[in-house]
Amino acid sequence: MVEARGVVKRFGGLTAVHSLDLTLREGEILGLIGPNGAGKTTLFNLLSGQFPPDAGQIRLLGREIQHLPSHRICRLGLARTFQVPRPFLAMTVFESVLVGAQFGRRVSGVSPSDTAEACLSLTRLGSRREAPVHFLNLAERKRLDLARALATRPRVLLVDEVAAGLNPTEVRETVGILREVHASGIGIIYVEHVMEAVLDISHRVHVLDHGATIAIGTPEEVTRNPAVIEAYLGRSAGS
Ligand SMILES: Nc1ncnc2c1ncn2[C@@H]1O[C@H](COP(=O)(O)OP(=O)(O)OP(=O)(O)O)[C@@H](O)[C@H]1O
Repeated sequence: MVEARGVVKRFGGLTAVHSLDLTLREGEILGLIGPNGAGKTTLFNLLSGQFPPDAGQIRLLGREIQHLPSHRICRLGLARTFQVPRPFLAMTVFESVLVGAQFGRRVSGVSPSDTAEACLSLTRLGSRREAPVHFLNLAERKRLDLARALATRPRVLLVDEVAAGLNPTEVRETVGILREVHASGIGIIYVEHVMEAVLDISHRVHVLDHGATIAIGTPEEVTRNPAVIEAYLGRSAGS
């Protein structure tokens, strides 16, 4: 569904992403992990068109997108959530999701309002639909960010740290929602530091360190990989 080949991104003298290859297979949940500064968010910014790569090719559903702006990429079927959700605080929850539904891919016979309602229901925010966004707690804001991205009717969803800062019950609920999203046919690339969430739900895990791939495999394979233990799990276990 997504194919990145030889992707490079530099910020001045720093190469944040080094000639990276990444594949999201049809209907897959791909975990994307790595220590702080590994390049995960930069890669999401490249895939979603926040800025173009300095080199390399990115394909979404077979089409080259590396030079398209984010609104075009969104309409082609790729949506993302943000590490720090940025909803419109003055709007109600429903209005905020409706903006996503009006902005995204249109499907004949389904109104933006119906789409927004379905996304609120999926993210367990139906009872909060009339609440102003600034009334929501962190877990609800994270779910709202997910609802807004889903309202654009993506085929591929980039999820950035939706479990960060949540308690174990909220993490389980979020993982349950992501499973439902996946069951509806959406491919997911999931960046997460909360290991129990990302290892639980991912079919494969792609591990980055210093902007380069250090391992790709099943959750079991990558957690046994010495390079991963050294670069990431070892450091977080020790910290
Ligand atoms: N806009 C920017 N300008 C300059 N440097 C940047 C910019 N964005 C990211 N970087 C640098 O690129 C590298 C990769 O950062 P990135 O945020 O992609 O890592 P990450 O894996 O998402 O980290 P984290 O897990 O902490 O979110 C870091 O060294 C970071 O300081």
